Amino acid sequence: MKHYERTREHHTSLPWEPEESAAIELVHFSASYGGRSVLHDLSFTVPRGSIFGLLGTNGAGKTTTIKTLLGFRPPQSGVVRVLGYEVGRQQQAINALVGSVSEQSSLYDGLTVAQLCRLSSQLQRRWNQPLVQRFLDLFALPAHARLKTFSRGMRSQVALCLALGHEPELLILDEPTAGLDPLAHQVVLSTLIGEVAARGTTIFFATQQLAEVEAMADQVAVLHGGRLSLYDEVDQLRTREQFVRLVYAQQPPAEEMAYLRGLPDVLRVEQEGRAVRLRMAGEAQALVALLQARPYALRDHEVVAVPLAEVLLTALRGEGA
Ligand SMILES: Nc1ncnc2c1ncn2[C@@H]1O[C@H](COP(=O)(O)OP(=O)(O)OP(=O)(O)O)[C@@H](O)[C@H]1O
Repeated sequence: MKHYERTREHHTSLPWEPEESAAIELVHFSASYGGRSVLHDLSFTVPRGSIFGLLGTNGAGKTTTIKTLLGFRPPQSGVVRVLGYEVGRQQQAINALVGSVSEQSSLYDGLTVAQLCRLSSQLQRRWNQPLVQRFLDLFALPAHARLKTFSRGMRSQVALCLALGHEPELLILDEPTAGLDPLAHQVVLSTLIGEVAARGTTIFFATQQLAEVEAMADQVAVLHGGRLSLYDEVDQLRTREQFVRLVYAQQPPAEEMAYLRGLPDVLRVEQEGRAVRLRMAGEAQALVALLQARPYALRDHEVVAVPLAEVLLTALRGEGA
């Protein structure tokens, strides 16, 4: 039986039904600094076993969310639960089950990697040194060099190896590939997907990189100005929106353009002479059939899925559909 199942405290008067399958649950969570509100009413769920990307531009609120999950900042309002425990109130239980790499990671410059491993093993309830060594070898990190001789990217790799040492149920990473060269970046991504997630560990990572979400995540939440502008499964997002290119026999009149703009699933309309490009949510065939029955003859049409990167960029701009 897992540790958290043995030690779970039961609450009789929760304001909502906790999701047993959730690794992380945010319910109407808001945060502020000195009275300035920076995260507004966030609600989303990270399923156990998923790789979940939290995407946002500079200052969107990613680190503040992660600080809250790690127990460094209490939520101003709402409830935040990690592996079924409430942050702040049951933080010890959370800390025993979560590994993290964030700006809070305290790395000791004067110590060697081997000394850091010994120290970490004493602080943790359990420690899998062969596993840590395997990851250190994967990153080709020298065990007997002092941390102060390491680059920023190497330090991130050490922090990741140490975070994995106590075999966490959940790994929380704040920009896990920041400062890494393209080769190290690739090793970290393939390690996280191929080794860590494959062991059943839930991975929650904050990033500014679209490509990282595309390569790693199976779920994504996008923050814009401290608000949730998108939250969905990545596979859903790959097919969720379509570009429809219509070529009319003659330039469509203003009346037809107004009709297109008024259609419920149509998100954007651009016209250039006889050609019209629609961006729409959902499946396009029914819409095309509808337009073919209109009095304005269509010469041609083409449907392509809106690329995932474009869907994410739209959400980053706060223009979520
Ligand atoms: N210690 C602090 N005191 C006051 N305001 C803060 C503090 N830390 C962050 N903020 C503000 O909170 C907002 C969210 O910041 P946060 O660091 O969470 O964003 P982020 O998405 O992680 O950004 P980045 O990608 O640039 O690291 C920003 O407006 C920032 O100015």
